Amino acid sequence: MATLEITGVTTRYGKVVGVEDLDLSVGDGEFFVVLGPSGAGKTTTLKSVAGLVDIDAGRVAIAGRDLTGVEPYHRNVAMAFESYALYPQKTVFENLASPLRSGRTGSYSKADQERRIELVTTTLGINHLLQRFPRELSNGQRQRVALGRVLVRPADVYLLDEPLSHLDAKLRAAMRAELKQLGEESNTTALYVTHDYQEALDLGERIAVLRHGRLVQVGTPEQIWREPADTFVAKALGQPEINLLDAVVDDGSLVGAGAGGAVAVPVPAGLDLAAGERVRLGIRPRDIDRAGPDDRPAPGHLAVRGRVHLAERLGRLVELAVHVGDTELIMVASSDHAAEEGDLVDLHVDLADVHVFAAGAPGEDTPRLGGGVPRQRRPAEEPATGRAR
Ligand SMILES: Nc1ncnc2c1ncn2[C@@H]1O[C@H](COP(=O)(O)OP(=O)(O)OP(=O)(O)O)[C@@H](O)[C@H]1O
Repeated sequence: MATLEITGVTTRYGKVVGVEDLDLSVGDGEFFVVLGPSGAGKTTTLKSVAGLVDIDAGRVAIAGRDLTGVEPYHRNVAMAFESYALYPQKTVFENLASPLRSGRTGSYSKADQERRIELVTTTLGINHLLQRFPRELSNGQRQRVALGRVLVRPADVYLLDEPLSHLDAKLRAAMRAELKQLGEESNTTALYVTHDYQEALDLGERIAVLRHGRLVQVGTPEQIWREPADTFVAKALGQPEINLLDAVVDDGSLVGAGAGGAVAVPVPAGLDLAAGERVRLGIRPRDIDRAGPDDRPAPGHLAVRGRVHLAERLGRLVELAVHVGDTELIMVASSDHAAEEGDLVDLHVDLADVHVFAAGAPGEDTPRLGGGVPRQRRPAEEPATGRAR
């Protein structure tokens, strides 16, 4: 295992930018996730480390060794792509053993080979398939065997490109837990690419968010979730997307949702905003609770009233679109708290879950100004004066 340093890396394909001026520093044994939408530069980041593309500027170093000019074969990285090749004429066991027999990373006794294969196949839940041929496997099993082929070989850094993409939701969740355990047990340095925010939050010790080839934010899952650098990161995390409401500073409050000010929250501590200044409030759908008609909001909570105009059932949950003032809030409720279209509903939100971003045009991403930080971490407790109208 080893550290990985990516410093000022720019990789272009002709005129198209893959990644630009990218800086990432991955610790020894760290499980580091790269998150971003399609085309953000995730795969290019991995290929730049593996030496599979020529970088135009910057440098990559593993364990302090500058890899400029080092052939992929000599970088001691193991890379797993979304689509994998297995030897069709070899059994699963032989497929897994072949990377250990190539001599590329030293020689392994038969007992060593078996021990490594046992560890990886148990983790990936494929040890009952060892004597089968690839043609006798499902796509998901094949993907797990191919991932096993990568993980079985000792490497300084593992580069994993959406390795769970072909698995169904249940297996993905199970595999995430197993991969996490494998990472923790074997102290693996891994750069793991995904466009799935849930996977990133579950797996990453830290997460880097990319957009258009540029780094937007690096942080722990907690930091990225609580203090997203801008509305792009906030929208990338969470499904349905975070609600964004225009608001204006008025007498120590951020007032939004129309002339009546149906949503009004105290300016979060530490935020210096002038009266009349425009901002955007961010409230995640899952942070909005449906309250009973007689429930008073708990201290430090915002209360708003609105009318349901759409209710869509999603299994045990219901997604509600609620008109509040002149705006719409999307929320997710359990079916027990579901409401019908046309119902008047009372909603409570912990003020600690209200994010504040700079104002911007519709569709424009703007930076975070404050908010979204749990009360115990805030410098001073602000008064709980969310207004209900
Ligand atoms: N071989 C190539 N030739 C030309 N342009 C490329 C090539 N590979 C990638 N690109 C471009 O580089 C940019 C980054 O692509 P990259 O594959 O790194 O994104 P990604 O985040 O991995 O996307 P996805 O999630 O769709 O795999 C995109 O604009 C893409 O079109």
